[in-house]
Amino acid sequence: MADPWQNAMDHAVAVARKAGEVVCDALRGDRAVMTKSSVVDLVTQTDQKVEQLIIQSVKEKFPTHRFIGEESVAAGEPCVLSDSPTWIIDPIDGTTNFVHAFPFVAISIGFAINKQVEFGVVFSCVEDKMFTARRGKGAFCNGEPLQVSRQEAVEQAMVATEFGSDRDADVVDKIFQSLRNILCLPVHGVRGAGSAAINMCLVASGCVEAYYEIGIHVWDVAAASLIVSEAGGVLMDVDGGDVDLMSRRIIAANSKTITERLVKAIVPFSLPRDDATPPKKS
Ligand SMILES: O=P(O)(O)O[C@H]1[C@H](O)[C@@H](O)[C@H](O)[C@H](O)[C@@H]1O
Ligand SMILES: [Mg+2]
Ligand SMILES: [Mg+2]
Repeated sequence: MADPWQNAMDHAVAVARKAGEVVCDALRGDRAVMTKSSVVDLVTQTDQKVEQLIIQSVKEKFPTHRFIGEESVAAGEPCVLSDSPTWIIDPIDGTTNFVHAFPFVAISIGFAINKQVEFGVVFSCVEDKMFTARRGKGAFCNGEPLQVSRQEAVEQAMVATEFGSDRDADVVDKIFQSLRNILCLPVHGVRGAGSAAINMCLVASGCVEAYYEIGIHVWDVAAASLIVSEAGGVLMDVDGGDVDLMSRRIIAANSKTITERLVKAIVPFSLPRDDATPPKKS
């Protein structure tokens, strides 16, 4: 049977590529920085412009579909995942990298129906890597199939994580405690690309065994969550429970064995859920 969402996925790939051109052009020019929830939570006009470009182009083709976009939510739109077809957009995942021209930035577009991600597209535009996954049909990078690493010994694993944009001393202490516990397992190394979506695509590609972070948002991880699971990976909450894309916490790994070792090492804490904040606009 023909895939009813092939058209939508093709559109997501095309618009992600177009958005990537805008981001790469902007990387060569001036990037005026503004702040959102804190002085280290950055946003630029390019984030806003790219999100509008994606939403407008999807609306023209799929006028009844809904959206959760990082910059729209920052502007007061609701962050609600209903059963309706919903596009979950991060126009630039890795804005801090973008501001510093650190060359790992991605356009992330997930598409969910009945609260389940049906396809995911992550375009790492400086690397020119287009990661895609369709539920039940595998994950790919530039058309080549992806497979997570088969390494099950945590002592021989590479783990990715980020420090996030919360500078509250108690939060930073917990982040460092987790990092210390993981380094002392020991693991081969800890890395961070500066983009949740790219870190998760590194898991899907078999370059790192796991990625975890507390503080991410649904738009950071929706698309890449499917890319990881379609590449054979595992998604879990940092406390070992089921992953919940609105909970701001995730482990994405190659195996249950490594995930469970990390669960024991991570100091979990909770943040307000993405779907808990009432919209500023009616
Ligand atoms: O705000 P953008 O879209 O750049 O996304 C976030 C990253 O993806 C996180 O992993 C990372 O830790 C940061 O929180 C960063 O803000
Ligand atoms: Mg992001
Ligand atoms: Mg972003």
